[in-house]
Amino acid sequence: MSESSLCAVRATVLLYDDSSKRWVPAGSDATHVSRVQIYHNATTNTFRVVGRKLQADQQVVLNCPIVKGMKYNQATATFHQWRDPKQVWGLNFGNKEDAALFANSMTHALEVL
Ligand SMILES: CC(=O)N[C@@H](Cc1ccccc1Cl)C(=O)N1CC[C@@H]2C=C[C@H]3CC[C@@H](C(=O)N4CC[C@@H]5C=C[C@H]6CC[C@@H](C(=O)O)N6C(=O)[C@H]54)N3C(=O)[C@H]21
Repeated sequence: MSESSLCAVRATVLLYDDSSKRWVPAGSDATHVSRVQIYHNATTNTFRVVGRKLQADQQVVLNCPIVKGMKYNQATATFHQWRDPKQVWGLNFGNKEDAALFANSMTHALEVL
């Protein structure tokens, strides 16, 4: 399946844990920073967000389709979040520029879906 990457930024991938009412880092261990990308499959015109840990094993900690009509909430200049059927994902960006770059690609995807 041919997919092209629309953007790649560093961010901490978080999940909101309803039971403990806390944001928890996605993936297994403490080091949080991941490379987060938005991939586009031109054949099916679908998009997804993929996050891989930056450290050696490149654990996939986020792999979420971008669904038409999804609400992308820019809670702050460096923290954005969205809901999927099961959970709420949060991205804590290192800086406003990366956040804006990612939001740009996400907004584009949501516009063309
Ligand atoms: C209608 C609806 O679903 N509403 C959602 C949002 C939404 C709207 C529209 C479409 C999709 C979505 Cl997703 C919703 O309200 N949700 C989603 C779950 C989230 C949980 C907690 C409370 C606590 C307060 C707020 C929060 O998270 N906020 C404030 C900025 C703040 C910034 C950084 C992140 C970093 C980790 C944590 C922290 O600082 O320690 N943190 C924060 O603490 C961050 N909030 C939310 O934000 C809550």
